[in-house]
Amino acid sequence: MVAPPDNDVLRARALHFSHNGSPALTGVSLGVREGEILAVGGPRGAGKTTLLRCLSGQLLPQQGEVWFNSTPVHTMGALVRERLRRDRFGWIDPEPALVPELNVWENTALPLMLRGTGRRPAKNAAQEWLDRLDVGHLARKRPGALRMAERQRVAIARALVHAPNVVFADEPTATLHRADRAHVLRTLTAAARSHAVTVVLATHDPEVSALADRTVSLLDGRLVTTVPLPAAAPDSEGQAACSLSV
Ligand SMILES: Nc1ncnc2c1ncn2[C@@H]1O[C@H](COP(=O)(O)OP(=O)(O)OP(=O)(O)O)[C@@H](O)[C@H]1O
Repeated sequence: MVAPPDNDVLRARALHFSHNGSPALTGVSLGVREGEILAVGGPRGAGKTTLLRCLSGQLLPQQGEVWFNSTPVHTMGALVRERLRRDRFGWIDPEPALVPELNVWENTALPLMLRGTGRRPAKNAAQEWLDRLDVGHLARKRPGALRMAERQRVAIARALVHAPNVVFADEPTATLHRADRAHVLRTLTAAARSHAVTVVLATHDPEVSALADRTVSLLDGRLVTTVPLPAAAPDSEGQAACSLSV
C-alpha cells in the first residue's frame, strides 16, 4: 500500500461498492486536494452519495482504497473510523437532520460536546459560527421554529464548528427553494474557503458546480469526466464574500 501524494487530503483508488449486490461504484479513483471545493455531479442513482460515504469512512468499499492524508481509511476498524469522522470530518445531509429537542446552539455545539469540549467553550464556538452564518439570533430557538434554509445554515455551522479538515455535503440544497439555494451554497463555500476547509459536494445542480474549483461526474458508478474550471478571480462567485462575515 502506497500513500497518496502529499497535497491530496483524500484519495480513492479503484473503489467498488455494491448495495446488496447492486453495484453503486465500479472502479472509481480520484484525489481531493487540500482546501479544494470539489463538486461530484451526475444523475440520480449515479453513485454520488455512495462515493461520499466511502470517502468519509461511513461505508467500507468492497474493493479499493481510501486514504485520508497518509492514513488508510479502508483498513481502519469501526471505532477508529468513527473517531476520524467525529474529529476530522463534517457532514451535511440533503435535509438538515437536527435534534428537535435541542435548541439551535446546542445542535451546533454537538460535535464539540461529543469530543468532550466543555459546555461554555462549545457554546461560544457554536455562537461564533451561527453569527458567521447569519443565524446567530436564532441560537435559543428549537429547529422546528426555523425555516428550512435557516435549518440548513445551522447544519452547516454544525459541520464546521469543530474545525474539520473535510466537509462532505450531500445535495445540501436539494430541499431548498431556488432563491435560498444560491445563498446557502455561497454561505457554505465562502465559509469553507475562509477557513481552508476542503469540501466534497454531491450535486446534480449546475449552479452548485459553478461555485466549485473542480467538478467530476459519475455515471452508473463510474467517473466520466473531469472539468477543471479556470482559476477563480478574487471577485468571482466561487470566492465571493457574500454578505457574511466568514
Ligand atoms: N441502501 C441501499 N440499498 C440498495 N441500493 C442502494 C442503496 N443506496 C443506494 N443504492 C443504489 O446504489 C446506486 C447509487 O446510489 P447513490 O445514492 O449513491 O446515487 P446518487 O448519485 O447519490 O443518487 P441520488 O442523486 O438519487 O441521491 C443506485 O442505483 C441506488 O439505487
